[in-house]
Amino acid sequence: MFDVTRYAIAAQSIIDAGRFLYGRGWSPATSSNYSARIDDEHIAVTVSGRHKGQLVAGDVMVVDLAGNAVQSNARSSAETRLHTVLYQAFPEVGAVLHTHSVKATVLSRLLPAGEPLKLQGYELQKAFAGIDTHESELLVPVFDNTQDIPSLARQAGEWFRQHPQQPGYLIRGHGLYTWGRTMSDCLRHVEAFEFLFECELETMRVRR
Ligand SMILES: CSC[C@@H](O)[C@@H](O)C(=O)COP(=O)(O)O
Ligand SMILES: [Zn+2]
Repeated sequence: MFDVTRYAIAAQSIIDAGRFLYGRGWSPATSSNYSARIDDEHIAVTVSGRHKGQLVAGDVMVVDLAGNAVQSNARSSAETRLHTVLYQAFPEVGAVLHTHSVKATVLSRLLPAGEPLKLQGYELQKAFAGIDTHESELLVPVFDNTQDIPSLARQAGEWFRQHPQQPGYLIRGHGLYTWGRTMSDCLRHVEAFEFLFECELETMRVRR
């Protein structure tokens, strides 16, 4: 079983994240899903289909790392497996956020298939945990959008086991997944990605 106090803290961090991300326009309507680690075996995750700007305690539930609901009859996010695969692969991950911003959606549709987006030379790369120079290369793979979530989870799990320092990925025409040690790290990563995506789109516009 899980510790109720730890669950309450995790759930509140998810509710607060929803208000922030919805407010920035990065999680419109019922899009997006969020999670926070409770312990080695459990995470708190959003219930499927809930409005992320209006989350309340009943919109967050507990699942184990196999994605099974724990002490709840609710249906967890349809993309729960995309969260659990990261907690399984990386014991230090404490929070995972999936967002649906306009910039992530548009940029992911413009990028060529088969190669990750390479971000290099941006000072803001240092907003990512463990990156201390703009010269480092931030690689953001773009996976095709599919309703086959177990397959997407496998692809993401394999890619990130080979690239453990990279902090996020795009799903084409869909959105961003990113993670961090804490919810605060994870929110900073979303914000940094959004800035970098805007820079990339602006660069494409100027070069046209
Ligand atoms: C509003 S459509 C978005 C969904 O298809 C999905 O991609 C999503 O982000 C939210 O799904 P959910 O099951 O509520 O976690
Ligand atoms: Zn989504």
